Amino acid sequence: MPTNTITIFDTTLRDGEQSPGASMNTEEKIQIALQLQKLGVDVIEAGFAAASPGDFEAIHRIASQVQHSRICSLARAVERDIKAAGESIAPAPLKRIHTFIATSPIHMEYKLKMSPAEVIKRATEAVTYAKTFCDDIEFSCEDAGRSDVGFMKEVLDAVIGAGATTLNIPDTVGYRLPHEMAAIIKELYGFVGERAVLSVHCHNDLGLAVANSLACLESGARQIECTINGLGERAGNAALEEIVMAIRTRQDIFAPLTTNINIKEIYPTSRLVASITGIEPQPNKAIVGKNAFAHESGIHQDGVLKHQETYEIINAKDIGLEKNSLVMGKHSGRHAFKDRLATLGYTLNDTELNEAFVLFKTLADQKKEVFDDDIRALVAEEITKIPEIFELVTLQLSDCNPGGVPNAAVTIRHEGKETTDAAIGNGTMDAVFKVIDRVCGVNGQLMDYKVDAVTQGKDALARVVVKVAFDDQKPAVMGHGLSVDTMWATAKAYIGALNSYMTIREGLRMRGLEKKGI
Ligand SMILES: CC(=O)SCCNC(=O)CCNC(=O)[C@H](O)C(C)(C)COP(=O)(O)OP(=O)(O)OC[C@H]1O[C@@H](n2cnc3c(N)ncnc32)[C@H](O)[C@@H]1OP(=O)(O)O
Ligand SMILES: CC(C)C(=O)C(=O)O
Repeated sequence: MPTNTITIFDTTLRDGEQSPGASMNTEEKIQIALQLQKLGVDVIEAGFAAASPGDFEAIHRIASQVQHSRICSLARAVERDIKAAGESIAPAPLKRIHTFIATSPIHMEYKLKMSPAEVIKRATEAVTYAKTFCDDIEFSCEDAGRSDVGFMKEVLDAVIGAGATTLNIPDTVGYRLPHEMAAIIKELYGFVGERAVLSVHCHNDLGLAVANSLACLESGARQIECTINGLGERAGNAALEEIVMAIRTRQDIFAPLTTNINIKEIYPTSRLVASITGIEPQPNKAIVGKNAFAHESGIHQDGVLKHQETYEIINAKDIGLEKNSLVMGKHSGRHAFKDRLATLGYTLNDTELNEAFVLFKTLADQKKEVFDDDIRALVAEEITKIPEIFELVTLQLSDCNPGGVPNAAVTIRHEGKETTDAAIGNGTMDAVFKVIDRVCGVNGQLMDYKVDAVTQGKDALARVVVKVAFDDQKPAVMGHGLSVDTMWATAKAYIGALNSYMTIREGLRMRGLEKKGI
């Protein structure tokens, strides 16, 4: 019976680095290798030593610093490559040489220009030579996915005889489907038995790398080759985080199989690799994508708040994320909104909550995501709300081109009646203030104007604060407006100031102070 612990062979630093644009310098590779060790990876393929002096140096330095993971270097079935690989891993306490040659008809005929017999000979010689550097030798039948299984048996038999300890079956071009990969491994396991460990290395050209790798476990594969974030040549390799979490989450299927991975280090490792390579996982990438533990829709948010497992099969904390997230957006509902308000330290009564929720939904219709600072601003607006004596209904602006005549048209509601008018001004803002003055029958003098963005992004909320002296009255009053549209926020702020002024004037009138000129 094969072992129950699946060897996790990480090739982020070799196949992962073959992703266009993912080249890493030596210091960065060392940082990643040390993190992979912390993650509990069994084998780290640190590079292809013969590729360049820089690759050799990086592998050598990783081999000197990593103590607990096995360090491996890749080599063609070529003496020069194997020598470089052997020398590069020499300082490692645990080492492996990985040598390969293609076994598919298309690769043998067109690329290698070798007969099948020559390939068997080269493979055997390569493993025999590699054995002079270390005991642990992996051999790969490159393009195994398109190779004849009968021929692979001949090759594998020969390399086992030469001392290969792990036999890797790569689906180099990501061609196979899960049931096909499983059948190939089943047949090879029946042939190889316990003479060597069977490994799979699946590419993602059809988006099946993880599914193909997992399908092979039942057939006897006991090593999976994979990369962090699924990096790798073309569409990438099987993603380590997906393999490991599938095995862990579906123990009902995979038990007693397990891995040595310390899953708490999954997310930190993913972030490190993304920041070093500059290649961010797509937002909806399983396990480590930005949205993997984020819920935006009200029904899901409500479910997760009531019982996390209603919509989550993995706890975000398990993989080293601080927590899942409820993203506030247009699909969010009252439960999530109330929960976020509580987190932000607000306790609103039911009426305030309902009014704030209406503002939130209006804003969410205009913005992709409503951030905490947007919510704070909304609540401030709700709490500091003054009576809407004048209410802005519509605002229309035209001609802000240089040389044009800026004009603004507004509709303002007052005591249930709507009035529409337009005015020109020395600028768009001046036109807005003038038309509001005209409709409301006041004369405002702008003393101060400030605008800032509440949050980042093109659709950020603009917060406008104005200070206006109406009808020559001192002191001036403040007004604020909040909108994704700066001019709407400006008009709201001005009308807010006017409403403040009207409220104060009404208060004075009621107390009989107005006549005394106060
Ligand atoms: C599926 C995989 O991911 S395989 C790994 C891919 N990784 C890399 O290629 C690593 C980076 N590669 C390199 O730096 C270079 O290709 C080197 C240094 C390895 C070789 O460079 P060069 O000697 O200039 O050869 P080049 O890359 O142009 O061509 C490859 C040669 O190796 C031969 N070859 C390819 N694979 C193998 C193999 N496994 N065993 C023996 N020979 C092989 C090819 O047939 C070709 O031989 P030819 O020159 O007689 O036609
Ligand atoms: C060298 C082998 C393992 C490889 O990367 C592949 O076939 O994809």
